[in-house]
Amino acid sequence: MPMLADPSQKYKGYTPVDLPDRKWPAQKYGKVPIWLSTDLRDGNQALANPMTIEQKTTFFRQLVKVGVKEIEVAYPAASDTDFQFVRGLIENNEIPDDTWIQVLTPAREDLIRRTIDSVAGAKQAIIHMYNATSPTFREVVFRNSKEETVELAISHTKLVRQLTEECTAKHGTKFRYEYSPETFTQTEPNFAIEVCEAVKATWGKAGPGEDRIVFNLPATVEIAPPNHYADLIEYFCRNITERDHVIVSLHPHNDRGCGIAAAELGMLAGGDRIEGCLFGNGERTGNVDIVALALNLYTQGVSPNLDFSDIQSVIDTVTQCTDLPIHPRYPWAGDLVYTAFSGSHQDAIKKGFEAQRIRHATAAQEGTPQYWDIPYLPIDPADLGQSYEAVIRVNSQSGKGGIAYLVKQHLQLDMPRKMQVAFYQVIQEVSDREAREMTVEDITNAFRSTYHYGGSKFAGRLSLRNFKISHEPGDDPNDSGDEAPGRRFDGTVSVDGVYRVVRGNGNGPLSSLLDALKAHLDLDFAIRDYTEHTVGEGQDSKAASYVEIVPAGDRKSAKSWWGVGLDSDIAGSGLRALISAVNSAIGDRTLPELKLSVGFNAQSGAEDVASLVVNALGLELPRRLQTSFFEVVQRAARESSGEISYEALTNLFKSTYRFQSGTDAPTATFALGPFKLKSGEGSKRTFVGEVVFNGQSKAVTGEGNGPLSSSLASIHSSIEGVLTIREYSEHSIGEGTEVLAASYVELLYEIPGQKKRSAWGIGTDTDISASGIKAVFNAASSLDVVVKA
Ligand SMILES: CC(=O)SCCNC(=O)CCNC(=O)[C@H](O)C(C)(C)COP(=O)(O)OP(=O)(O)OC[C@H]1O[C@@H](n2cnc3c(N)ncnc32)[C@H](O)[C@@H]1OP(=O)(O)O
Ligand SMILES: CC(C)C(=O)C(=O)O
Repeated sequence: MPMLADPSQKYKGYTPVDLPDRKWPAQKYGKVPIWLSTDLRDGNQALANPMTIEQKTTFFRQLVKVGVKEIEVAYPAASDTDFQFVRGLIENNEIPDDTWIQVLTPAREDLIRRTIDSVAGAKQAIIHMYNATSPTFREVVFRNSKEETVELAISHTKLVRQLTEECTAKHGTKFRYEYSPETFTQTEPNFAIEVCEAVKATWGKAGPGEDRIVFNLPATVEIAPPNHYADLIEYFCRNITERDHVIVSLHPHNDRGCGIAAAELGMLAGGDRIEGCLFGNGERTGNVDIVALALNLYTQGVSPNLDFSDIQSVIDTVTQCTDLPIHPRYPWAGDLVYTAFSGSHQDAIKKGFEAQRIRHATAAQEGTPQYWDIPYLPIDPADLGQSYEAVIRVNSQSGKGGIAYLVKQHLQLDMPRKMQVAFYQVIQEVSDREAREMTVEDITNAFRSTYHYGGSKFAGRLSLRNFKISHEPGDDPNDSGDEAPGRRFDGTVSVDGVYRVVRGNGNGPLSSLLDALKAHLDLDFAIRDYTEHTVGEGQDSKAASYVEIVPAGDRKSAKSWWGVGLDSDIAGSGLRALISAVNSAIGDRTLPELKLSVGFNAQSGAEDVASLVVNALGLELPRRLQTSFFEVVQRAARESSGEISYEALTNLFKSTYRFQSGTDAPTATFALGPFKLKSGEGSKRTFVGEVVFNGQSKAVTGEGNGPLSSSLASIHSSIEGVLTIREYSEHSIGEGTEVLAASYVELLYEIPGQKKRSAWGIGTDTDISASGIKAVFNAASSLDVVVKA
């Protein structure tokens, strides 16, 4: 049958309470109730497959762990399982001393007897008896008058009193009594009070404190808005006698979806205790949810005296024991409740975290509270043992802020705003095209491949091998160079797998690299934006740089490319960021090849020759050595009418520097025999070894501030004049276990009465000291050193 046009002909509305001077709306929210979990009774009785003893035991332990002190553990007369479960709790000493178990029974003698038998021997227990009191139940279910309804409650309360006293006498169990006028919210308010007064009088033992009788006032079925429940509770609290001998317990169900509101308003109206279930299990739409109530209090700055620090373990226990899932949107516990997909939410959350970090730092300094105030996140997920992982998830509804948040969380990179916009378009395009959520991995991988960031897997066509930034002396001859305005970039860039030695000048490192790229690779860009920040702290901190480039001469270009770089050195991070941006800009554009023609008026320079050496031999020559070798090449080219092949050039290099990778130089004046380096104080070293002087082996020793100076000192006693180290540099060749050290030494030879001379030596070895020492001997061999007779 379809819905009715006039439902008033079918459904009667509730009868409001006549309470014009109601006080509850003006009360302050924040009173912490006594919590009674009825998961193992009201929750359990509503399950298709009620819990087994094992499941109930697991659940009971979880409730104890959370800190619930009153637990309705069973309806023991219902089944042997429930009865045995209660016995097991008692006999296995599962119940902590400060915890009360509670058991439910209807007002029937046989069932009351079995119920009390179930708890015999417990340290303490609450017997909970109920009978429905509303007109429909009186008339239809029990076919009882009001008097008979009161009499049912009185006579069975009398029985409960008698049996509990007998049990106390026999087993020492301490009892409290709870009575529920079931269907309270549909019962005439005065009649509910009349029944409870009669029960209190019959029980006869209600007193203050722990002796209070519990009157549980259930919204057995939620039939009215929560203000009605609050009115009923306030009316009851005002009119029940000896209010201080009574605990008013609230038992809201959630048929209209207002269970939480009813409980909270009921507390304002005078409630002392709340009966509910974790995540609101129970008949039909369930009992009120204790987790939500507790966390509602918590987020108002009130400790609920329940601990959900590990909410996931609570979720796991409840779902495993009840076999019911928790909806992803469920308050405080659902999978999606700490997650924002939409752009404006993510943006606000990201800004909120940034602002909060600063606010908390100030508060920490001032010793004031570090308040949580994050847009769209009413609780800190960390308080519930949750990570921030899921706070922001990205799909086609997301914006730049959320994506930037994830990049920051996972790569520690704080992109500048304009770069966020650019990267957002990358992600948006994929997300739209694939119509799916973008995982953190999708986003970080897209970031790495877009910006050629984070390892060789993501490397672009260009990558920076090594570099040196030096001051470019100005025109002023008195200028020492220290304050000079210019910088010079010297470095090796891998271009499509081929090393290119490039050099450029500019006002700073970035402009000098731009100059080098223009000169050597015909790439002409300008920098439009640059920012940087540190990543990490202390010794391990690094610099992250972000560069936006545009075509040179077009600062207003609509098209621009971003790049990112990370390095322990600030200049290095900027240069890497620039190379990253250039990689995006060049796409698959053809780049000028490495060509060589060294003849008269030829185009190739020292860098091109050096590029060839680095590609053929892996040697990244220092700049002054490049210049020096270039002169050698030019001389050789002159002799071969301006032309020199790659192979001839490689051979020329090898013969000039007697270079043979990994082994000693062949025909050397000073051949290095076996040697040892002994450590002294600080960096002091003693070189002890054998040196072959013009074919004659000799044992030598020398002391110095390091390996090179000590090896040099070892030959000084055997030669005329003085050798000094003018320049030294080194780098590695290859990777992993194959790695070699390459060293370059320029020696200066001074002999009285003669012109000073200098020469370069190169050494390679698996050991860095050995490669340096080889370079020293190699350089010495290139000089016409006079060996003493
Ligand atoms: C709102 C609530 O959640 S109340 C708690 C509800 N929980 C449960 O019912 C779970 C456990 N219940 C059971 O296992 C069974 O119902 C039992 C063992 C208690 C009783 O089983 P049965 O004797 O077969 O009776 P049945 O289940 O049909 O109960 C209905 C009878 O109990 C009476 N009854 C119902 N509630 C009460 C009560 N609170 N006090 C006294 N009698 C009651 C009914 O009037 C009816 O009596 P009738 O047979 O004379 O007409
Ligand atoms: C037994 C009573 C308290 C009950 O569960 C209810 O009314 O919902």
